[in-house]
Amino acid sequence: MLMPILQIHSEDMPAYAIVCGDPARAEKISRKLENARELAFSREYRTFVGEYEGVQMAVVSHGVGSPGAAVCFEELIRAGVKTLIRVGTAGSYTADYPAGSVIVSTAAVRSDGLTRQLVPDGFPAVADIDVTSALVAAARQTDRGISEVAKVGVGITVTLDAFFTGVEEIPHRKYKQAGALAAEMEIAALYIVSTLRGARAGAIVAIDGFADSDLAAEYDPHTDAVAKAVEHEIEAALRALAALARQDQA
Ligand SMILES: O=P(O)(O)O[C@H]1O[C@H](CO)[C@@H](O)[C@H]1O
Ligand SMILES: O=c1cc[nH]c(=O)[nH]1
Repeated sequence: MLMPILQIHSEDMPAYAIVCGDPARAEKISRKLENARELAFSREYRTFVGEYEGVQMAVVSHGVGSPGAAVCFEELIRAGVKTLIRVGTAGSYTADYPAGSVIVSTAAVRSDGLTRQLVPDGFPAVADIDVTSALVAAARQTDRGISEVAKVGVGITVTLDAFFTGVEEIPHRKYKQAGALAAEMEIAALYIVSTLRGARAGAIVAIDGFADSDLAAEYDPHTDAVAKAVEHEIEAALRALAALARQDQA
């Protein structure tokens, strides 16, 4: 069956997928797969399939923001994907995790508009526990080339719609005070869509600065520290998916 927006056929889709915002990051991840091939590049959605440690998996970009990303997650799950890991970037709320760190998201604050149109207020956006455990274990391993400089945090992230500030205050302060570790723009959508459609999901983000700084002046995700953290999270996600597939087969 053809998925009308991603332009992929369900017959080509494996059960495991890595998703990320940037089509260029999807291409970078696909280079780590064996027998990688591109299935489609439709709108912001670029889809590759290949193998990692013998496990068939897809790598798909979902663009920036929850509404567009949710379309991607919905079609991937409809096409047969059962386990999804987001490999993203985020701004930190704490000096404990500066640029170059990585954070595994255990749950996401639903400070977005999309999920309000799917589930009631108060319904939690939570990661799957097995996916999260596999991600944490893989991210903490520092052998086999994974960067030893990245600090690995585990905790709650915030999903926002706004990136640059307007005249309203973006609600960073209260979520930071409540203990959230970082903010980004799609994890809540991933967790809610996965819960609704019976798939399991997790997420890991590379920290590229502070979420509550003046992003119009300071945002720079193109530093060496961020590149190393992205490399770290990609390796962790690939290993976690392969480990989950082995657990599923056992
Ligand atoms: O690097 P990605 O995966 O796109 O994630 C983050 O970066 C984008 C903002 O620049 C948003 O999509 C945000 O969630
Ligand atoms: O949404 C995002 C993504 C990266 N960095 C941020 O500060 N915010």
